[in-house]
Amino acid sequence: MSDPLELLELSMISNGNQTTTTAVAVGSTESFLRLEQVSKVYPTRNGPFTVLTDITLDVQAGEFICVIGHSGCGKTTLLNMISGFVRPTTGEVRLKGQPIKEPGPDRMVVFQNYALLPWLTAAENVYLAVDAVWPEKSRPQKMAIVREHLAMVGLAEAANKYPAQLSGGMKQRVAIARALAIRPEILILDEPFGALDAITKEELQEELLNIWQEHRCTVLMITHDIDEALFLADRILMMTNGPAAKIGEIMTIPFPRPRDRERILEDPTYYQLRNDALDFLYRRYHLNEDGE
Ligand SMILES: Nc1ncnc2c1ncn2[C@@H]1O[C@H](COP(=O)(O)OP(=O)(O)OP(=O)(O)O)[C@@H](O)[C@H]1O
Repeated sequence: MSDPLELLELSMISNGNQTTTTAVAVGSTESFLRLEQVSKVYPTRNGPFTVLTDITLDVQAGEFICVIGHSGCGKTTLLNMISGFVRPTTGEVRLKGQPIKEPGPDRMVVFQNYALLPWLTAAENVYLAVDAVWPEKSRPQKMAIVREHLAMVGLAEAANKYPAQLSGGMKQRVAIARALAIRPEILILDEPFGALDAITKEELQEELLNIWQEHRCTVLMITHDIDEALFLADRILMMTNGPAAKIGEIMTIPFPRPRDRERILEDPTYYQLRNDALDFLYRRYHLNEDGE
C-alpha cells in the first residue's frame, strides 16, 4: 500500500496578510469529508439509545450543506461527530482521508446562543481565538486579523463593545467573525440564526453567503427553516425521525450563485422544492403531539 503522505500535496492559499497551507489529497477518490456507515448509540438508564444509524455521506470541499429534521432526530449529534466533540459508535468520519478523533481549529462551530465571553469586548472575544491558534504571531498581527474579520461582518465600529451592549444579530456576527478568523476548513453552524428576528436573519444569511463565496470554506448548517436552507444550501440533508434516524433524502438545490432572493422567489422550482421538503417533514416523517 502506498504511503498516505505520498498522496498529499501542499497548496498555499494566500489571502491578504495571511497564508494558509492546506494538504490536498492527490489522485485519491476519497472526498473531502466522508462519513462512512456511521452510527451513534448513547448508553442511558433504560439501555442503549440509538440516535443515528447507517449514515454515509460525502461532502466536497467548499460545499454548503444544510441539515433539516425534526427536533431530537440527531442533527446536533451528527455535526458533533464532524466537529469531533462526539465519537461515532460504529463507522468513521474522515476529513481528507484522516479519521476525526477530536475537535481542532480546522473545524469551527457557531452555536445559536453565540457563546461569547461576557467580560470581553467583541474584539477581545475574537482575539482570544486568534491567540489560541497562532500564539507565535505578534500582537499587532493578531489585532490585524481581528479587525479584518470584525469588518467582514460589518462590526468594525463595535469592536470595543461588550456582548451585553450588542443586539442578538451583532453577537452572532461576532461569533461568526471569531469562527472565521482562525480560517477553519469547515464551518459548522448549529441553528445560528434561530433566535433572530426575520429581518436580521435575512441580512445575516446574505452576509454569510457573501463571506462563504469569498472564502469557500465548507459549511454544514443545521436549520429548522426550509426557506433558509433553500436560499443557502448546495444540498439539503433531510433526516428521518429518531430513534435510529438516517439521512432520508438529499435534495440538490439548483439555483445559480451568487443567489438573489427575489429571483429565487420568482422561480417555480423554488415552490416545488419547498413543497417536497414540507411533504418529507410533515407528511412522510410527521411527528405527532407526543413527539413520536
Ligand atoms: N449525551 C447523550 N446521552 C444520551 N442521549 C443523548 C445525548 N445527547 C443527545 N442525546 C439524545 O439524542 C437525541 C438527538 O439529540 P440531538 O441534540 O442530536 O438532536 P437534534 O436533532 O439536534 O435536536 P434539536 O433540533 O432539538 O436541537 C435526543 O433524543 C437526545 O435526547
